[in-house]
Amino acid sequence: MIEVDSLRKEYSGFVAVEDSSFSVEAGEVFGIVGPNGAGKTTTLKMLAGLIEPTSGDATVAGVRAGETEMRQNLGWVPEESPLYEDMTAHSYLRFFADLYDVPRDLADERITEALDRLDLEHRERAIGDMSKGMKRKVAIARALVNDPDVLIFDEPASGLDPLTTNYIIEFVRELSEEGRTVVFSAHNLFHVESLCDRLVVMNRGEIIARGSLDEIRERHGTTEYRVYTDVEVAGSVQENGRYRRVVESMDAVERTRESAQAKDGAVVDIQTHEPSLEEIFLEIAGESPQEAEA
Ligand SMILES: Nc1ncnc2c1ncn2[C@@H]1O[C@H](COP(=O)(O)OP(=O)(O)OP(=O)(O)O)[C@@H](O)[C@H]1O
Repeated sequence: MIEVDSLRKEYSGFVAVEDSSFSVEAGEVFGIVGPNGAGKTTTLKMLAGLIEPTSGDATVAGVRAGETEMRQNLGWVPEESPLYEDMTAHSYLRFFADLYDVPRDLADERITEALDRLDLEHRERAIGDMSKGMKRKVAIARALVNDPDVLIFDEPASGLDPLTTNYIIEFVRELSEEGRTVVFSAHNLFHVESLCDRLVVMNRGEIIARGSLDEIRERHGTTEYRVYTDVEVAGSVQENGRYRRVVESMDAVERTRESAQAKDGAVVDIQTHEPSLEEIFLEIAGESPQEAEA
């Protein structure tokens, strides 16, 4: 559905995005993850056709980013949406539906459905008097007035309270379950773990890891085994009346068992610790892009 080929963006000599390539399948939720300044927004804006790449290509359903046909099929939710503060949500959304030539009856139907699903309260208020979470919901409803197949969200949950965040994350999941393709950026990795099928990790303009969460874990994360014994073995520390040794392979678990048995002891518990995306990210962010992608 989306093909990104060697995208690069330079601002007066500063390279914000370098040689970025990835593809997103139809119906997939795809995450772009990385710290502040990694190049996530720049990438999404090039995908949405809002800024021109310095070089490289992005296509959505075979149409080059930025072309009218592609915009008709795209919903874009920026991190900070400048909304018309004096309008009510309904009149604002109707205004956007008109821009997309959506017939009035259909527009009203879509707007009411989107605002109902997003559970927007006080929708008769002027947008300027709404809370940040309510404004974000209006911005999301705006991205849906043209009933697009592809939705791009820049930091959909940034700056929102946990309840509204959960609501919006669940809503994004529903949009994908309806068959829409969703690309979103995040620096809060918790949302990524719970939401996306595949992702790229960016740092300083470059992609440093890619794949499903499991693939990234397998490639970059190390499963830890916490082996508890009732006697002290080499490398163990005492913890609540027993001994804990942390190892990284089943062979080492076996060796710990043998060491315990040699002292007439036994393994009393084994716990597995899978690294979180956050832990993996911190590890690979310290490597060079070539090392991390290898
Ligand atoms: N219009 C611009 N002119 C000059 N530099 C820019 C411009 N837009 C972005 N940059 C720079 O490009 C780099 C990437 O910015 P970008 O906004 O894409 O990062 P990001 O990953 O989205 O970060 P954040 O999470 O903070 O939004 C940053 O160093 C930023 O300062």
